[in-house]
Amino acid sequence: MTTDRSLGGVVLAGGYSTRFGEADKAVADLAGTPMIRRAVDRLATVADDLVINCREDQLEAIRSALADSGLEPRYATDPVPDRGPLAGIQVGLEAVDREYAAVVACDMPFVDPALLETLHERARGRDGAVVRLEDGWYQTTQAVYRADAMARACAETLESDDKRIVAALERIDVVTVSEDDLEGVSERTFESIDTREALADAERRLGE
Ligand SMILES: Nc1nc2c(ncn2[C@@H]2O[C@H](COP(=O)(O)OP(=O)(O)OP(=O)(O)O)[C@@H](O)[C@H]2O)c(=O)[nH]1
Ligand SMILES: [Mg+2]
Repeated sequence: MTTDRSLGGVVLAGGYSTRFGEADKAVADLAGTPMIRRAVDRLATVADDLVINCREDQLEAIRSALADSGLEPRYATDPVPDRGPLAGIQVGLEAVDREYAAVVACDMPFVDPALLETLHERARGRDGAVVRLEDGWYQTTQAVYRADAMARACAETLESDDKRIVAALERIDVVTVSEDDLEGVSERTFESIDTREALADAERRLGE
């Protein structure tokens, strides 16, 4: 039995990594460890029900990237591929067996578990907690949501004319957390590795 306050986790990996070239960035090696493995390992320190969202054709490579991790995530594959991150969030959250879940993109290997704990705390009694950056951008792929409410909002948004992720946020009672409010959280938490150059840069800095 787990308590109500335990957090689920969703790792989004169903994208086509087009900016990354011919390979899937989810399983790309970053200093000896696949990117998704880094994100999952960090998420596992604060979440106890882990779901990986990806496409059927990624399963084998992702399973092998997570082999011997001691973790046994469940897999929720997209019934229709290429419907965007919002569809991935929906599929992942529908599979989660917890009231709240942290959602993290597979290309965010430096995600700070302390941020996810803070967001989980802020989300209490609400439908989620999302960081809003100074430029107005919402960090929707490193956020905590009430699983059923956000899954429903994603489904409704995908059926509507305005399919932006922020349109899904507008459908739920989400707490917005400002960047200034993130004292003690790693500055690299939101770094996403979209290109080969970004991967090389991250690898260089890990070696420093
Ligand atoms: N399930 C699902 N997830 C997606 C989809 N598109 C993006 N994602 C995920 O959402 C997160 C953020 O997306 P992006 O950084 O744009 O990743 P991407 O789309 O694979 O890469 P680009 O093709 O370079 O944009 C990543 O974790 C992706 O795996 C999609 O169509 N379906
Ligand atoms: Mg994309």
